[in-house]
Amino acid sequence: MIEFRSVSYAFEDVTVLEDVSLTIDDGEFVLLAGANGCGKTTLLRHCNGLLEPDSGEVLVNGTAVADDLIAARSSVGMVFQHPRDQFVSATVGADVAFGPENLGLPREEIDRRVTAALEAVNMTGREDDRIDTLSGGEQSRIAIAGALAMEPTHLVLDEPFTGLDDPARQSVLDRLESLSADGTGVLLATHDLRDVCALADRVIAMQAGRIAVDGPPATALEELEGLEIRVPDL
Ligand SMILES: Nc1ncnc2c1ncn2[C@@H]1O[C@H](COP(=O)(O)OP(=O)(O)OP(=O)(O)O)[C@@H](O)[C@H]1O
Repeated sequence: MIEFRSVSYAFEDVTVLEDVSLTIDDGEFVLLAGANGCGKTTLLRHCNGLLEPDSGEVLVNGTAVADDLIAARSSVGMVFQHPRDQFVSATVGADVAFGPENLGLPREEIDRRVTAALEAVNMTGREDDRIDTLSGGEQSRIAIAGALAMEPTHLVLDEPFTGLDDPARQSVLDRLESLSADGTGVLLATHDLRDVCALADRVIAMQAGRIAVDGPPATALEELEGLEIRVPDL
């Protein structure tokens, strides 16, 4: 479980998160919506200690992120908006293995995780492919595989559909849906609400650094319209 307890955060004198409290359970698929600049990325970056609250605290599986950064980073897989920014190796296999290697795991366990992570994103057998030869959709899936290889309890994704065409987007969505069904918590920030709403267990919307909407998609969508957040026709 990821838990925010009254988290506030400011970039210098600009308050971006104000008294944010929320929990994301294991296996829950949560869509995070909100207008540009409302604080979504800032919130996500608190989930594994990339940012630390000015006040309040974030807990991952019951432990404060500030008390055990390594546990938080092992438990919460992050996928950023531009997958290219998160690759550290030239080839698929080396990149997906990077996280488990840093955990100091034995080689067989690393290989098992890489194989399982690539299978989960439908990229089995692509270990030797150079990342710079992959399509945008394939790169997104490898970024997700890199996060999955840490066997996280939660996956946190920031606009993972940027630059993807509809089939690639659908493929990423399918993977997220099955991961969530298998017990991985998913927190997904996107402006592209479309069919994500139908998959989500819960929709959270932020406005000016606060949680303005938090509920099941059916009721949350009406409230999003009130916030003038574009709501898809379902
Ligand atoms: N490193 C930074 N230094 C100063 N201000 C920042 C920094 N990063 C973000 N901000 C500001 O914090 C606010 C929230 O930004 P954030 O990226 O969290 O919003 P967002 O909801 O993810 O936006 P978008 O939908 O456009 O990605 C914005 O006003 C932004 O300008």
